[in-house]
Amino acid sequence: MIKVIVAGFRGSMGQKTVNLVQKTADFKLVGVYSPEVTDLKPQTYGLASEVQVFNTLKTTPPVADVWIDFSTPSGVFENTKFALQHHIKPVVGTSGLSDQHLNDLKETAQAENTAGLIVPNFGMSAVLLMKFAKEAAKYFPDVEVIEMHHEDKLDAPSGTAISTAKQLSEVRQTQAEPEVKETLKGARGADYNGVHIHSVRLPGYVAHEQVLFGGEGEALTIRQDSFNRDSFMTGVAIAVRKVGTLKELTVGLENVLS
Ligand SMILES: NC(=O)C1=CN([C@@H]2O[C@H](COP(=O)(O)OP(=O)(O)OC[C@H]3O[C@@H](n4cnc5c(N)ncnc54)[C@H](OP(=O)(O)O)[C@@H]3O)[C@@H](O)[C@H]2O)C=CC1
Ligand SMILES: O=C(O)C1=N[C@H](C(=O)O)C[C@H](O)C1
Repeated sequence: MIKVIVAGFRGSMGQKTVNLVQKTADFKLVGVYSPEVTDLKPQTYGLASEVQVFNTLKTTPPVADVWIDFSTPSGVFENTKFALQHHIKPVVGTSGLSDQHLNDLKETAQAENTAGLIVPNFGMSAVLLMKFAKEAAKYFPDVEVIEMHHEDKLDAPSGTAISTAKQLSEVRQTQAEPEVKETLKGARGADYNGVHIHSVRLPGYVAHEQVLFGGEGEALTIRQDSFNRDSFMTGVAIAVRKVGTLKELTVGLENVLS
């Protein structure tokens, strides 16, 4: 039995994750965390009486194997650190961790001898998009990313877009860009190591990304679409089952796919 805590349990992804844990025979929900809740009775949230509801990190969490985090960009760093310090393996879906945060967490993971998995995107389509885009960038170094999300998304660009740009810049040869005068600030989007990222926020959208490559007289577009949040749950279940096989804090679902 894998004992699980869900952080951000009342959110869109948190609720899906609680359902997943409850209906999976070898997973057991032992705790849920949100600093926003004031009522700590599990029954209030339709949870079994043995599930510990907590709203502060100044507490001892229930004994658990895995901490699944779908919280907020402002809370994820402290949450992940807390999990590692209590030897609970984090499986982090929340976006917004900076490179500096990531390095700090890797050091904590090493010091606490506790592994974990940071997953920019649990969707198989997104994992494959990043893999294919990385391959294409060897041949098409001119590339831009457009990510499109629901209007409630708190951060921009998306974690997936940053992860895509990071992987592209590992393989592509940097292109010299002409100096462009932006007549409207932001027209060329964000810039991650020369990869421009454009963020769209609209009602009706869930999570989508396009990687556009341009070459001499030709173009290649790779696109993925997450039409609903259930699409992420297969990846979450895999991560929870496989995080125990990791030796360190690792980034990317591809590292636990066989
Ligand atoms: N990796 C992936 O595949 C995916 C990642 N995500 C990411 O997951 C995160 C959550 O997304 P989503 O569920 O849509 O967001 P929501 O806003 O629906 O949910 C976030 C929840 O976190 C709670 N919360 C606020 N602060 C904290 C904190 N410090 N610790 C724990 N919980 C907290 C909120 O409580 P309250 O409601 O009371 O304010 C809220 O219920 C985002 O960063 C998003 O980008 C989303 C989809 C897929
Ligand atoms: O906020 C979301 O919805 C999503 N966030 C993640 C991100 O920032 O990339 C993953 C997915 O795109 C959905």
